[in-house]
Amino acid sequence: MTSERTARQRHYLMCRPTHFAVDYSINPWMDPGKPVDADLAILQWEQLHALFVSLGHTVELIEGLPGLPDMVFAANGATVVNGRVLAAKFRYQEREAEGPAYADWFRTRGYDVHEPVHVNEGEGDFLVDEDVILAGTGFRTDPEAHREAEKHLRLPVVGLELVDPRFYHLDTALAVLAPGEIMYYPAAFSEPSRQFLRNRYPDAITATDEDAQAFGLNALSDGRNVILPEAATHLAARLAERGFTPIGASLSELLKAGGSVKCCTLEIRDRD
Ligand SMILES: CN(C)C(=N)NCCC[C@H](N)C(=O)O
Repeated sequence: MTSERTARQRHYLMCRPTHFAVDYSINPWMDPGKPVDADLAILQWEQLHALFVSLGHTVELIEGLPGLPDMVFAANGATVVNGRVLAAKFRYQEREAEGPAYADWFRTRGYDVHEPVHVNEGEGDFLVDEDVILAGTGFRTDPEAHREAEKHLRLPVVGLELVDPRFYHLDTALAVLAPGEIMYYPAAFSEPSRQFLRNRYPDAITATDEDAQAFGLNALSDGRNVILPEAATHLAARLAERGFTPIGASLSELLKAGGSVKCCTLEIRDRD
């Protein structure tokens, strides 16, 4: 079964957590009173980076800026489809300066960057499934940003409503595994969104509460290898049954800010 799955080499952008800390709280996972091991955060991130490289992916780096402890979560920095970049515009003032920092990185490298009018937190809420963008709303990204993404990124956008504050970004509740194949946590979505997902993806893997709580859906697939938090053991077993190769990663320190594997990784989809 495994041999039927084909990995496609990806182009990723990551940000070393040099300035990582949990100094404020903008999601239920963040408790500034709880200790964070900053050195361990860097080590765990370096292991994730090394893993991507060992799998043959191209990983570029953006320099983290002092005063922006969440900048390590590169997935929030933009959305890139076919060489077009929709810059991010953050919901909270604490992360506001990250939007221009990521936009400048792309502009400097010659990408066509669209400055957004509405709040969107990049790939935190925009997940590309081949020819459609699944777009979250409810906590961070404005529904109006979905239309903006459709226009600039030139793909149809389907809105999905998130209802559980623990799963405040779409990529904490759903992961695209391969074209037309996803895994998700139904309880994170409103009933109409659940119905949409059931209809469009009848064979999807659904996550247990335990897996979702372990951030198991904050996973990254290259079509064959699926990197996910190591504590999401049920999901790993389901993935293996479907012929994927699950690879567990430990990102305990970044989880204290409400992020994991996918959050650390922005996919750069270059022009076809
Ligand atoms: C799925 N992605 C990208 C994320 N969930 N990102 C993590 C963001 C964490 C940050 N403290 C925040 O609350 O914005």
